[in-house]
Formats: sequence, C-alpha cells, structure tokens
Amino acid sequence: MRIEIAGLTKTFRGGVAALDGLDLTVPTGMFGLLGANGAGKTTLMRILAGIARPTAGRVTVGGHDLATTAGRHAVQRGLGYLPQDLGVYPDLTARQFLDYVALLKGLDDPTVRRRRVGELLEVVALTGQANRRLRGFSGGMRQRVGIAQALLADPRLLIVDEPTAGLDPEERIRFRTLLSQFAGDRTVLLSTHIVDDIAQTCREVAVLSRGRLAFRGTVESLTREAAGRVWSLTTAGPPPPDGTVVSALPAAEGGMRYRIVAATAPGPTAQPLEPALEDGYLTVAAPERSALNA
Ligand SMILES: Nc1ncnc2c1ncn2[C@@H]1O[C@H](COP(=O)(O)OP(=O)(O)OP(=O)(O)O)[C@@H](O)[C@H]1O
Repeated sequence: MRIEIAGLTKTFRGGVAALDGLDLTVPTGMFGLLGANGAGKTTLMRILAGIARPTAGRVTVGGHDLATTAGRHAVQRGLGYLPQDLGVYPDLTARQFLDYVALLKGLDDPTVRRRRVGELLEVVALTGQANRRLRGFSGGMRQRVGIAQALLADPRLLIVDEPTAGLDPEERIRFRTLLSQFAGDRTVLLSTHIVDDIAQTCREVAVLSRGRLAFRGTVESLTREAAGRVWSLTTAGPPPPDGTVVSALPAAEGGMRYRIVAATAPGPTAQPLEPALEDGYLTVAAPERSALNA
C-alpha cells in the first residue's frame, strides 16, 4: 500500500507550520520516519490516519484520496494506528480491552471476535496475562496491547508513533521484531527518535526537519551522508565549537574523547572515523547545530 504525499502543509492556529510543503512517497514494507521534537512526525501520522486535516496538499494511500470522505473511509478500513499515548481503560483486562476495540472496529460476530483477540494475544505474547487488568501492566506490556489493538482488523497500513519510547532494551527489541515480522507485504510507518530502531528494522527512511523533508533514501545512504565528516578528537579542553558532538567518553590517556560530525577536521589531531546511521541523521537533520554547543 503505497503512500503518495505532495505539497503537504499543516498550519496550526498561531501560524505554526508543522508541515511545510512536504513531498514524500512511502513504499510497501517497513519505512522509518526520523526527526527531532517538533519536526512534524506526529502531525503527518495524524493526517495519514484521517484524524487531522491538512491545510494544503494532497495525500493518497493505496490510490485513495484522503481529501474525500470515501477515500478516508477506505483508508481507515485498512488502517491500524498506534498513537504516542494510547488511552487504555485500566480496569479492563487485556482481553476485555481488545474485545471492546474489536467491537468498535466492526467485528460483530462474538465467535470471530474471540478467535481474533485470542490470536493477537498470542502474537504479542500476552496470552498468559490476558485476564489481568491493564492497570498493573508495564510500559512494554501496554505497548504490546497497543500493537495488538492496531492489528485487530489485519491492516494493510500500520502507523506507529514512537512505540519504543520508555521501554527497556529487551522490550524494545521484542517490540521492533514484532513490527518487522508483521510488515511483509504491508506498509508499516515507524516514527521514532531512536535511530537504532530504524537501523534494525527499516530499509528506507525519511528525515523530517521543521516540517520539511531533509532526507529520503535507504538506511545505508543516510549513513553515507556523513562519510568524511565523522571524527574522533581527544582533548583536555572543551570540544571545538564547530560540528556536532555525538558522544563524549573519558579517554584512557586523560581528557575526553569526542565523536564529532563536522565538515572539516575539528583539530589537527582529529582522526577520521567510519560513519554510523546516527552520524548520517545528524548530518541531514541538524547540520547547523552542535549537541553540546547549541
Ligand atoms: N494542535 C496543535 N496546535 C498548535 N501547534 C501544534 C499542534 N500540534 C502540533 N503543533 C506544533 O507543530 C509542530 C510539529 O509537532 P509534531 O507533534 O507533529 O512534531 P513531532 O515531530 O511529532 O514531535 P515529537 O517528536 O516531539 O512528538 C510543533 O512545533 C508543535 O508544537
């Protein structure tokens, strides 16, 4: 299910342009969406889910135009959405909650519904906790309930907004593996701040910056954006003012060892390094600012 976005603009009251003439094509499979806080990721996802309306521009999902009521309904029938903050009813058990959402999604036949809920509890490895109230669930368990509710109607398009924020490493890995397994010939749009989640699951990625497309391409080509721009510099003094400090570690020989993304060597003793995805992301998303020196 291909998503075609052209000239997409969303301006909020007060003049904030959350999206500013965005052009983007999203193919079938897992697709990553990266961007700093406020870059416009959630706004884009809400528009794709039919919850928010654009100020200008055109979006089609699987050929259906989101500007029309018929188009929105067609998209919503094949859509699963896991928002940043999924409201759950704490007094319901996982099974009751999923049953309730399934009913809202039109799974009217109780036998079909029971079977589908049971299947999904199995998929997200919560069968053993199915009859516990959601109030006692950990963040990771709640996110798994969230993904189960998003998958109830077997969507062709799954939109997930920062699903791994706040999860411990084990839960994060489990969750992103689940998404990859689900993707197959469907479209999964994964928005996150966590560059590693994209590196481990997506072939292609887009980077949003201030409502515009800063990059679109393969994960490898985003990494290559930083080729020749990543440096290691050990110094007892402060980091150089130009460039973005990616990491700072105490050096064995004293002082600090900085990993720096900068167009030119940040000092005479700087050593070139192989770029990683995070370096590529910083090159396209924040070329003008340094993490430590901003
Ligand atoms: N309902 C709203 N009213 C006014 N401004 C809004 C509204 N929703 C979002 N914005 C603004 O639009 C911009 C983009 O916000 P958005 O939530 O889409 O970014 P984001 O990339 O999802 O950020 P985050 O990673 O923090 O969730 C921000 O400047 C935000 O303050």
